[in-house]
Amino acid sequence: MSAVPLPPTTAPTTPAAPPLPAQIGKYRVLGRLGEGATSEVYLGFDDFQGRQVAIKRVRAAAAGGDPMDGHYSERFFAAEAALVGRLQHPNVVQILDAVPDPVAPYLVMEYVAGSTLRPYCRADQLLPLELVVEIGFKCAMALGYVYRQGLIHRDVKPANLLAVLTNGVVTDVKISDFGSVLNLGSDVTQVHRVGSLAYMSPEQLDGSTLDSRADMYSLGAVLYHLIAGRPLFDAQTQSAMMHQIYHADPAPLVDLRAGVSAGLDAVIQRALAKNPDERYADWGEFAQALSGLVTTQQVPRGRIQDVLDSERFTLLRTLEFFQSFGDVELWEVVHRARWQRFNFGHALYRKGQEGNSFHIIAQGEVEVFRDGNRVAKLGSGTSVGEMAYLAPSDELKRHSTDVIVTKPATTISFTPDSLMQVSANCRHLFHDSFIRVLVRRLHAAHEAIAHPRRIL
Ligand SMILES: Nc1ncnc2c1ncn2[C@@H]1O[C@H](COP(=O)(O)OP(=O)(O)OP(=O)(O)O)[C@@H](O)[C@H]1O
Repeated sequence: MSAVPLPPTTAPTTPAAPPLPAQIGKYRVLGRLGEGATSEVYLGFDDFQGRQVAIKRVRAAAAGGDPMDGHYSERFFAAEAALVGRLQHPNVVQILDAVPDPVAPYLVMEYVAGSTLRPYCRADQLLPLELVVEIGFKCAMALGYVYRQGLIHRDVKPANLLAVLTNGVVTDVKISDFGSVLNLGSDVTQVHRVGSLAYMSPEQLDGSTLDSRADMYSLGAVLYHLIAGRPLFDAQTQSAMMHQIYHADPAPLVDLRAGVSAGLDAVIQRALAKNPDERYADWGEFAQALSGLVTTQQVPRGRIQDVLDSERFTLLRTLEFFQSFGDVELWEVVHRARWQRFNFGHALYRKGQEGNSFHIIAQGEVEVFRDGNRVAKLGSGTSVGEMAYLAPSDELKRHSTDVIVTKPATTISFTPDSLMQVSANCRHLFHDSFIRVLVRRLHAAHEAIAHPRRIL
C-alpha cells in the first residue's frame, strides 16, 4: 500500500525477490506486477471467472515483520477490504475480493494492463499536454464518484494512478490503492497525516479535518508534475518541503514547458490554492475547467486520437437522450458505442433494409423521407432506427423510410450484440429513453394524421 505515515519510513531494504508462488488461494499466479512499501503485487488468473486479476499480498505480515509495519499493513488492508465490490467506475480499479489470510492477507483487484503514471513524470518521457488534461478530466470525474460514495482517497499520486496502455500508448487511467481512504460514513476519527508528502495539501499536512478538496489539491500536484516533468516543490529536507507546501507559490507552468497556455496554468494553479476555499467548489467544476481547455483550444491538439473520450463524454452529457444516465453508464456509452461521422447526403437507412442497429445523433441533422416526402427532421439528441431495432418480428424490422443526412452528422450506434456488452443498468436506461422517444413519435404520428400537411 502506498500511504506513508510521517515521518516517512526509510525505504525498505528489498532482499532478492522471493520465488513466485504457484498459487494464492484459488488464483493461479502468472507473474509479478510490482511491489510497494508494504506489499507484493502479482498477476493472477481466476479460473472460475476466466479472467486475469491483480493480487496484492501484504508483505510485512507474510514476513512476520516489524510490528509497526504489521500494524499499518492491517489498517490499510482493512480499509481496502471494506471496499470489495463497492467501487464500480471505469476509472477506478475494482476491488474484487479480500482474503484475511492470517499469515499473508491479500486483496484481489481488477488487473490493469499498463504501468503507473510515475514514469511519465520524468522530463524525458512526458505525455502530450492534451493527454495530461484528458487524464486529469477522467481522474476528476472518478474522484467525484469516489466522493459521492462518501470516500476521500487521501493518497492521490502518480504511483497510485494506473495508466492503461494499448500498443504502448496511454489510452485510459484508473485510480488505485485505497489503503489510505477516509470513509466519511464510518471512520469516527480521521487518522492524520497519511499520504505522500510531495502531493499533500497544506490542510492534510497539518492534520485539519479533510474534505474532497484535499484530493483535488493532490490531483493538481500530479497534473503539475506530469506537465512540468518536475514536482510542485523540491527540497532537501522534509521540513523545508513542508515549509514550501505551506508558504511557497509553485513556479508558473507556462515557464516550465513549451505549449502550456495561461489558461491551462490557471486551471491547475487553482486546484493548488493553499486555501481550500479558493480551489474548485466540487469535482464537477474542476472536470469542467479541464474539458473546457480542450473545447476552447487552450491545449495544443496532437494526433493521439481524433476525438478525446472527455469530449465525447461532455457531448453526450448535453443530449436529452442521455439525461437520466449516470456518469458510470455514460462512460460505458463513450467506450462501447460505435462513433461515426457522416457527410451530407449519406443514407443512414434505406426503405426496405433490415434494421439491426440504431443511431443517436450526437451532432448534425438527418431527415426522414417516406416515398420521397419529408416526414420528419431529427437533430442532436434524438434516436433514429430504434423502431426497426426494437421490432418484435422480422417483418417489422424492415425500415419503412429513407433516413438521409442533411447536416454533417456525428452519430453513435449500437447493434443488439454491442448493447449486450453494456451493464444491465445501462441497457435499462436505454430502454427508458426509447420509451420517451416512442411516446413522442406516437404523439407526432397522431398529429400528422390530424394535420397531414404539417412537417414534424
Ligand atoms: N490492479 C493492478 N493492475 C496491475 N498492476 C498493479 C495493480 N495494482 C498494483 N499494480 C502494480 O503493483 C505496484 C505496487 O502496487 P501498490 O502501489 O498498490 O502497492 P503499495 O504497497 O501500496 O505500494 P506503495 O506503498 O509504494 O504505493 C504498482 O506500482 C503497480 O505497478
